[in-house]
Amino acid sequence: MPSRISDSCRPHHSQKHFDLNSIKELPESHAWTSSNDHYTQENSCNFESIPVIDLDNNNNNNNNNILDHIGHACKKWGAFQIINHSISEKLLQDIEVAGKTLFSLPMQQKLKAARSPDGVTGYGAARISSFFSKLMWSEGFTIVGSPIEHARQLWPKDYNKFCEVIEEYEKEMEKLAGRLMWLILGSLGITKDDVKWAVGPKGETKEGCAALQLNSYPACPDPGRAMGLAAHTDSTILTILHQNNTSGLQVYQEGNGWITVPPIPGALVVNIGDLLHILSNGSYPSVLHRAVVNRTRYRLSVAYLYGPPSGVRVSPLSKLVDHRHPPLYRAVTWSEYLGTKAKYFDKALSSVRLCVPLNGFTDAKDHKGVQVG
Ligand SMILES: C=C1C[C@]23C[C@@]1(O)CC[C@H]2[C@@]12CCC[C@@](C)(C(=O)O1)[C@H]2[C@@H]3C(=O)O
Ligand SMILES: O=C(O)CCC(=O)C(=O)O
Ligand SMILES: [Fe+2]
Repeated sequence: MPSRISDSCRPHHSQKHFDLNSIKELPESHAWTSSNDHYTQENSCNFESIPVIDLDNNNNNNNNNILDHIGHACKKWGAFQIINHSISEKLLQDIEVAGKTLFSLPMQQKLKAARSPDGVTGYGAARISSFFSKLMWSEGFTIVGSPIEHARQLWPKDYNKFCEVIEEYEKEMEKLAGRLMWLILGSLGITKDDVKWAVGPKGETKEGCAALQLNSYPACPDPGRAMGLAAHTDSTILTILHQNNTSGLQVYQEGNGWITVPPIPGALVVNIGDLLHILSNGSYPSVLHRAVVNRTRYRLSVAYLYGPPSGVRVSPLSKLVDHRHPPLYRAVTWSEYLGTKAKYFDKALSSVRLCVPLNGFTDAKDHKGVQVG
């Protein structure tokens, strides 16, 4: 698969590797308080969560109905769950087993596949850790394309099963991500004719670039003071997330605060990323989200981070731009934007913004009152 995601990430501050599974008391290094990193753990009491959308046309009156649902979800929440998405339960189970098998290896073994300081793939702490003074209660493993090199380091004799599952998952997710991208763009009145870079000579959707992120959140002795994965937006067009049966993902909604996304067996979560924010000229803002942890339960999530093909410069779609709606962002490739994100983190989107309106309007992304870095 064509996957050139540049190695443009900011190097990590050096960090001891904690075996989170064996820690009985939250270390100071992992204790988040309101005085560092503007941390807020309080949840609002919400009865509403992100919409659940059935992708099976037969269960909806017509395709327009799905487009309306999707459009509403993207505008109001920046995220939604999908059911009847065509990813088999077996594959979802297999990827969970593959993730659990990986993270339950001894630390020494996992470190054989450690992500290099300026690299993208492999085992390590969340990449955004360098923006925070406290450490997160999680471990991650990033895969781009074939996982074989790292899998060989982890299981020298027995890496095939892991690779097969990952590759099957990537293949199925690629198809689903393309379909979702067209549905989301369709809800804005955009067709294949409007996005030349996404369409091949036979009218097929061009393969995008993607990364697969496995996230592991061990049970935590003091979850109220810990953070699984700090608040961020994804630098993607969209992200498809599978979470095991333990809740932890929360999305931020202006006026309502942090809203938990409850795991629904078999459902997948779709998040709008920064590149769709740019493509839609701000109509579909990327969603601020985070993962909190749990005292008794282990949590695993698998994020498929989907972006445009390598080298494509993404900018606000011309159909969404006119004299009353000038382009708000300059053109960027995914690799360039990832570099910007690695440097500016939550200010990345503003840093590629073209015109700042006279009324001092801030980016939807600046999420007034929620500081993330
Ligand atoms: C393609 C990518 C998006 C990502 C950086 C990466 O190179 C691979 C990991 C991705 C991830 C997953 C967890 C949250 C996130 C912000 C991070 O630190 O690593 C995202 C990155 C992103 O979307 O910017
Ligand atoms: O674990 C989760 O629910 C969130 C993961 C996430 O946001 C990511 O991998 O980008
Ligand atoms: Fe994310």
